[in-house]
Amino acid sequence: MKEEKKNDLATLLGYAGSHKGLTFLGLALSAVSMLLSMAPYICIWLAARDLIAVAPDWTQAQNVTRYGWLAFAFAVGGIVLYFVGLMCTHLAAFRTASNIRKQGVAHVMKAPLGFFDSNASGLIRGRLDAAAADTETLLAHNLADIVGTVVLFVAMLVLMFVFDWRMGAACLLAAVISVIAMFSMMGGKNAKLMAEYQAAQDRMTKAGTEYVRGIPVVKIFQQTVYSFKAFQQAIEDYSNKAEHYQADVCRVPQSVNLTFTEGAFVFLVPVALFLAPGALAGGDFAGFVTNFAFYAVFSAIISTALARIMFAASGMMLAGTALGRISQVMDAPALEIPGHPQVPKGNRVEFKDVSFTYDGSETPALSHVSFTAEPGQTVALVGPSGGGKTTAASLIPRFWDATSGVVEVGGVDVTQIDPHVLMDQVAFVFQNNRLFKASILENVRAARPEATREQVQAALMAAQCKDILEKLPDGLDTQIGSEGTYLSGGEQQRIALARAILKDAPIVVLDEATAFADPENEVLIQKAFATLTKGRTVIMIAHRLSTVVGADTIIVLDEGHIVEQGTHGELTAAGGLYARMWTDYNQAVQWKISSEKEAE
Ligand SMILES: Nc1ncnc2c1ncn2[C@@H]1O[C@H](COP(=O)(O)OP(=O)(O)OP(=O)(O)O)[C@@H](O)[C@H]1O
Repeated sequence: MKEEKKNDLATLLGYAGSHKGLTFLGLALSAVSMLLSMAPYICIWLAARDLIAVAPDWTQAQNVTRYGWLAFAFAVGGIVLYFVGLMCTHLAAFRTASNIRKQGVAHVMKAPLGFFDSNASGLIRGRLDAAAADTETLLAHNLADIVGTVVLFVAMLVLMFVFDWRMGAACLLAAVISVIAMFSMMGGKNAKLMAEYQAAQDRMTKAGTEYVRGIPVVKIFQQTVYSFKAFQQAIEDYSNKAEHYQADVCRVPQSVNLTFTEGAFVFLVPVALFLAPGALAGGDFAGFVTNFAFYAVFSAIISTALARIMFAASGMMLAGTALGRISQVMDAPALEIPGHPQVPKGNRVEFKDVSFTYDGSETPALSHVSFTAEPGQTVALVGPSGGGKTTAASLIPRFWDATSGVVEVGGVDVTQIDPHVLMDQVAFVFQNNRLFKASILENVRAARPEATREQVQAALMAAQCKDILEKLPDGLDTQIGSEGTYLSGGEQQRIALARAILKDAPIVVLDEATAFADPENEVLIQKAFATLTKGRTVIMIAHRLSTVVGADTIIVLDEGHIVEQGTHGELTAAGGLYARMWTDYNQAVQWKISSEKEAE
């Protein structure tokens, strides 16, 4: 366990780079400042010794003022060093947090695009932000406090036994009882109760979130009372657990803990009374009284030290949490970059016995898939939902890499092509193509940064976006997502198509789904598709069979296998799965037309 913590910390410090030394300097200064903060107690002891030695003629005590100034100087020196130390740890912590962000982003940039399907960019950013914030708190504050606490604790133990070990032991006894009482609340059968109490707290938080999330549904279905019930139950369960834990578990130990933390001197007085006769007989009663004065004052520091230990323990847990978050980002798979990239010759796309299984899945999404799209040809992927169409299309721009077999572009294995070259060669339009919160111009130009305004305009026209530009207040320069400028799903898809048209790549991979387009948009999208695919090699995921009739080859995928392939005519004649799908499709279209007529 200890070893693990050490490694966590070492790993985190690894991100500090050249600022690592600054962290250590800050920690050292914090340790020295703790030692300095102890020195005033010794000065008090020295002053008390001088005063008692000359009592009752106090004016004879000549060094008392000096000790007073010394105590002041040590206290101020301690505070100054502490602040300088904190400055060092803060500087190092900011750099470390910024390095974590930079390295995290740099690593994520190397991840295959498919990684972002299962890890939304907001989630990745959230993890990086939280890890950086945790690290910042840990390195800037907690670590300095932990080091300071260790030094404070050791120095406290030494000082406790230096002047009179019996009175020191009396002070320590109170501290030990206080710590035992504190741990008794967390250990044994109480640990189970504490876990239950924390679980109830989590349930309450979740129920609260669910309740707030579900408000729209609740309003639609008029179920206010019913939905609130779960949340209310979670609150009641939590409050019962909290009450039980506080009343039955914490009351006694917490009272003991507080009593002995704040009253560390409770054993000191009886011990001093017990020792007084001996000291009197021994002849050094003045020394005895001086020591008593020291321990009476010094016992105040014990509660500070104990409180610090508790905070230090919770601070250490941060290291583990921060590291866990960082590794969630850093464990993202990296896309392998070929050492000696090959240049694709032509625009042929070929799958050679390709199989693919998603991480964590047992059944392959694609099994031994082979097909070819000759330059300029259109290959349509059709089949039942979950058949593997999207997966197959995703392997071409390397969203993922095939588990076995080879995907070739221009006769070269895609994993052997420089990713930038591959991206230049392939344009893809998937259903979830996102638009940025930027102007339409910038959104389209993302495909080709050097494109002129006129070229962007032409691409938008080719993608049938004329009506969109006309209705937007600033035309091409309208910011999407700002001041109520929102585009419908179909409109967004047309902008994404303009982007692909501007890219002018010889190979196009596209998902023709027009699920969220109204009939008007749909006609325009089909026209944009036609422009985009003209004269290019096209791999198209087709959901509506009417669009694949003219395809050069239709690949029918079912449960990851190619069950049939051929032209529309060949497949309908074969009477297999495709023929059945075609019959079903026509019946659905007929049904739709007749129901629309009836409605008229
Ligand atoms: N990111 C993922 N992680 C794990 N399994 C996945 C992932 N994406 C898809 N799958 C699984 O892989 C199989 C093929 O899915 P795929 O999306 O390629 O099918 P599809 O033919 O495109 O389906 P649809 O027509 O519904 O879009 C399915 O069983 C699906 O559950």
